[in-house]
Amino acid sequence: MVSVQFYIILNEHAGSGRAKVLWPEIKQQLDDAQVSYQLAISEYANHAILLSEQFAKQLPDEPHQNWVVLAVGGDGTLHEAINGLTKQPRTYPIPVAYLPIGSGNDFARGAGMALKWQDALKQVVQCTHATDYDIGSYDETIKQERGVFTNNLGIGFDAAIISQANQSKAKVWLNKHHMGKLSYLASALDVYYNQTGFTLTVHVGNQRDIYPNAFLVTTTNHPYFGGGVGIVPDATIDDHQLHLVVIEKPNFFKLMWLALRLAFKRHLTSKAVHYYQASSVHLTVPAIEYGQLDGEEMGGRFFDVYVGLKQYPFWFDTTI
Ligand SMILES: Nc1ncnc2c1ncn2[C@@H]1O[C@H](COP(=O)(O)OP(=O)(O)OP(=O)(O)O)[C@@H](O)[C@H]1O
Repeated sequence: MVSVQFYIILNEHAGSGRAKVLWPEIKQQLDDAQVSYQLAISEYANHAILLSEQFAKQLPDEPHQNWVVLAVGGDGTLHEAINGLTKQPRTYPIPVAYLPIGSGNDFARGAGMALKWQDALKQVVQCTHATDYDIGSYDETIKQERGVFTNNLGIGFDAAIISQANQSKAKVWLNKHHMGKLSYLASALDVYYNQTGFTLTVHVGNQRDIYPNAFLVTTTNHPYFGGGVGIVPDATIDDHQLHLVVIEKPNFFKLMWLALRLAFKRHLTSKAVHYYQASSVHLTVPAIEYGQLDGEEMGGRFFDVYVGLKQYPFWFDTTI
């Protein structure tokens, strides 16, 4: 059995504070299993990027390191941890693990990890080898921002919903009472009425498609966004493909029809839905639209973004 040590990055705010409540139990399980670890607490939004970056900087870039960075929180915490880890390229990247105790936990769903944290913890601590999985990479040339994502990069509807829900005080209350999805539903209706279609250009290989009335533009690495919504049901984190879904603004009845088809995983064949599979895509949006990365807000902005694929070592075993 390989003996690894974990550098744990804990976001006590994940799951609207659920992570803080659960931590003593998680710690107990780690101690019972005699797991060796060092704990770092995320003190503010984006702190986990700095923590993992600093951790990587002080660890020599040599083979046979036995450290794993374990993000304890939601998709946002994993997003920050892996972005810190990938800031400086390494010959021997430090594997990343994840304990899903956020609100959406889409990466855990997409990767086939257990959603019950006790089981997910076993999948991490009993894992004996790192496995390379796909992650997305992006290079946004207007604001000159680049990084990686484990789940998706979205422009338009999904991103506007996240932004709206994050501003809503009701979200915290609903999350606490395990009804977080309701806050997204309320925001979705609000955004639907307020968001107009926008112009999008998609470049894939030699193909160039222009959509004058784009509404939802999501590039995803696995099926899920928005806390378990299966936007590309057949995507997997080891298919070496990016999956791009473009939906043109539907009227209200069409929206309801699409939602129904989505529930039955039949939406990708709808006329209003355009689906691409590729190893890289280039998207341009010459209007101010919201963006989201793994459920984190990118803000309102123009987009000229190159999206690609990379591989990164993960430390969990879904067969456990
Ligand atoms: N100390 C902190 N204070 C306030 N916010 C923090 C702190 N540490 C991290 N954050 C922020 O908390 C936010 C939510 O984290 P995260 O996404 O992990 O949980 P979640 O939103 O509940 O889960 P999910 O993304 O899976 O729905 C992130 O945007 C992160 O930047």
